[in-house]
Amino acid sequence: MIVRQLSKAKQSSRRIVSPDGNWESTRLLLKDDQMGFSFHITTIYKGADFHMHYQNHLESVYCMSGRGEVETLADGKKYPIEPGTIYILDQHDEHILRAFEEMSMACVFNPPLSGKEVHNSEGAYDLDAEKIED
Ligand SMILES: CC(=O)NCC[C@H](N)C(=O)O
Repeated sequence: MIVRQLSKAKQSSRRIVSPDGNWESTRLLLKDDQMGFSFHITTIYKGADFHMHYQNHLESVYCMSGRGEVETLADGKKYPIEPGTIYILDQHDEHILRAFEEMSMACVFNPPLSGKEVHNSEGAYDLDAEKIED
């Protein structure tokens, strides 16, 4: 069994701060753990308004606190996000995420992230990203 603490992980290389200033993510479970998915606790900073398109991954995002919205670009639909909302990008959906307040999210990725991924120019994560050194 593997046991980790968020407070401890936040003080390690598991915490990634996005260079675009929109979010930070502490990656509690990664590819090397061989579970077939990765699990992250992500903070989306207040006022963030940014594009993502996970062409290489499926992602589920559960809101634990804060408020915002997600817009799917294919149809222009906007979905409110509040505590208890989960959005599931089952179609590799191109989307925009907006945080009206700071939001705390639990995120699951399949395939799992290696550790150091940040968004490329298309809003995706590359499949050959560097792994973290614990
Ligand atoms: C909700 C979302 O996709 N935020 C970007 C960060 C991502 N959750 C991650 O942990 O890499």
